[in-house]
Amino acid sequence: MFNIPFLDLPPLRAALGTVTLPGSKSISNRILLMAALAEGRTEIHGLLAADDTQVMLESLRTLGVQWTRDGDTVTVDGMGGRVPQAQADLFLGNAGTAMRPLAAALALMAARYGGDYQLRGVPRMHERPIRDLVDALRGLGCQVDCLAQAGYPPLRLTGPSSLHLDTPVRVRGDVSSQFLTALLMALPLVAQRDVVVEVEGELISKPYIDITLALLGRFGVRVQRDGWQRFTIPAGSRLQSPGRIHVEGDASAASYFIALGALAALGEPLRIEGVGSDALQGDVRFADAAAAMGADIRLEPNALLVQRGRWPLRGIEWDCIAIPDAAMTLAVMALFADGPSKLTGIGSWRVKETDRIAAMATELRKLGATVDEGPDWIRVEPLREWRPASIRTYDDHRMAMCFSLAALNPLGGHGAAPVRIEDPACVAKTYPDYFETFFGLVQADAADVPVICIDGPTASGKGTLADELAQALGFWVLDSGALYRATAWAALQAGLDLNDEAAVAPLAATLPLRFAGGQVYLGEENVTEALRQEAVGLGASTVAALPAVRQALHALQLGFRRVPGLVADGRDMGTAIFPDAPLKVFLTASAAQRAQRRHKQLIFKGVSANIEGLLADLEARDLRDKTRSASPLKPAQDARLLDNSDLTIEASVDQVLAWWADQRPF
Ligand SMILES: Nc1ncnc2c1ncn2[C@@H]1O[C@H](COP(=O)(O)OP(=O)(O)O)[C@@H](O)[C@H]1O
Ligand SMILES: Nc1ccn([C@H]2C[C@H](O)[C@@H](COP(=O)(O)OP(=O)(O)O)O2)c(=O)n1
Repeated sequence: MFNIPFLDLPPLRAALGTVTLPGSKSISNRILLMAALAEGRTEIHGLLAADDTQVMLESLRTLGVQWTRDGDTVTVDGMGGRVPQAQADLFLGNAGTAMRPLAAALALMAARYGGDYQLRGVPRMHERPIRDLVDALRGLGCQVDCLAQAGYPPLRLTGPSSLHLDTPVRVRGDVSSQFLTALLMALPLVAQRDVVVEVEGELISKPYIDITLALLGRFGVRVQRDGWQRFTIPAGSRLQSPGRIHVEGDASAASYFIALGALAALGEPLRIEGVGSDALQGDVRFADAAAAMGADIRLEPNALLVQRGRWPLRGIEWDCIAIPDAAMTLAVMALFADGPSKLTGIGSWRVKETDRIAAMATELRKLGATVDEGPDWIRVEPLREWRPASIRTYDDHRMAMCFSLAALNPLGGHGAAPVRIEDPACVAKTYPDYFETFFGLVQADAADVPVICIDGPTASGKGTLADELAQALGFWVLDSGALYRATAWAALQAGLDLNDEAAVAPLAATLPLRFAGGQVYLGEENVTEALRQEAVGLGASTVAALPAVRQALHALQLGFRRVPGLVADGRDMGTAIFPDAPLKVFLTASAAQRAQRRHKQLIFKGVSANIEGLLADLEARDLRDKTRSASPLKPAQDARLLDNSDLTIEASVDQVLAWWADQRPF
């Protein structure tokens, strides 16, 4: 996950590949709660691993429910209708799918068996209304206190108290369907007699109720439904574990990839696995809206294949009442259309993680779009002249994910503008690996992918600086020295003369080199430590003087220039490999300082060394690197010089980040 202040996406031009969706958030949390309330043990496969499910799992543990995790399988021992802990204080972050159903279940259990539970969350959670659920629970006879403001969390649920199950429970359906879901999941706990729930007002997000009913069915509870107004939980209903259950892929998350396919899968379709024609989730209906805009979509039972159909996309007017979450993606797709698009039925956006209508309008305008909004609609004009924009995400995962699509702007007219996503880690709510997955599918012109070059002599701190910069910006790193070191090491292993160009170059051309998890592998062998030896560094300097070796490693290095960007560390990054890099730094420090740093580094690793010897080696290496004829070590003409003899690592990093910030258009 990119846990950094912002992530810059370069302009993107195409998409290709297969994505396996993470488990659905709504299904994961429903199943977790039902499994916890039920009798018996439930093995849940494909559970989403993200903030909102973590919040639910931790709450269940606090309540005394036992569970174990093995990869994406979680096994829950059901409590069989009664919470082990009679008292608990639960922190539920910003997870609506945990707050509402837990409130209902714990309120009923406190009423029936006695108890004292407090439910709280982040400040935004305390601004999300829950009055309709509170009213319904009080109507049932539960004791519910709103601890701060009436109608909002935090809540305190106490008991015992007597429940009135003989009259229908009334709940409003026009603010959030999660209130009805919460009641439907909790009421089987007290269904000694038929319990009837009546919905007041037009029920929104009906497909989510379908999911709830289908999952209750899997747990042995058959709710009778009369239209969307009246639901009966039959007397004697009890939640019973189905044994094993599989969480389907997240259909709302699928929307980003459906859009990506529609915009940028040019030759063959993007394959999206985890949802398809068999899906329970209403958000798969997003595919209809995308198809209406011109996407070419094929459905398999558990997969979607999407590629560009009509182009530009068609502007649409669409009632999004059934696809509230995925609909946000349509607002960004609308930028690529041939006419305006109007999305209606999105009043619920106003009470989500943030006021999504206001947030969407504000951020689309930053890109240059003309946007109108009303209480429950938004109208977006297509965009011809794209502006680079820094997109605020309002602690809302969906804002971050859908605005990643704006980076495809070269496809939509006069674009090729980078897009900055602020606080990209907000995707952790439902899709921690979203950006990694996205980057694995998209393609950019190499010239559009930014590279920061860090060249300089040995032990000047290039590797350290490169790693820190890459970390701060979410970029890849190329340690080009490792390629020369690996060549030297392989040549030494093979008993070759390091000056034998004809023998060493073919070795460089076919190096089975692999970087993974901060380690370097040659074939199956982990050579990370071996390559760091001083003798190998000297050998690297020798083979690096051979033009045929440099030539052999050229293409390999270019291959590291991948979305979202690269920090390249070496001797000739700015002069020979990435001459068009937008920022080149030539890093130096006095020879005495560098010898001391290397000495410290070696002593720290437990390798004995003496400073005079290191200084002599380092000066000899510098001389050879500077005076060779092939790509000698020297600053590129447009390089910034940074002498860090008297700078801390932090100060060097800050300096380069400041130079980088100056270059960016945001
Ligand atoms: N600005 C700095 N001030 C002090 N020590 C530094 C600085 N930059 C790097 N170092 C230290 O110097 C040593 C060599 O740095 P390294 O990044 O391996 O250099 P290079 O990649 O240029 O050979 C490391 O132990 C590192 O922590
Ligand atoms: N881009 C590069 C990177 C390294 N080299 C050569 C020259 C260096 O002395 C060796 C070893 O490089 P490396 O960056 O690993 O060495 P230091 O960490 O700076 O000691 O490889 C090069 O010629 N071109």
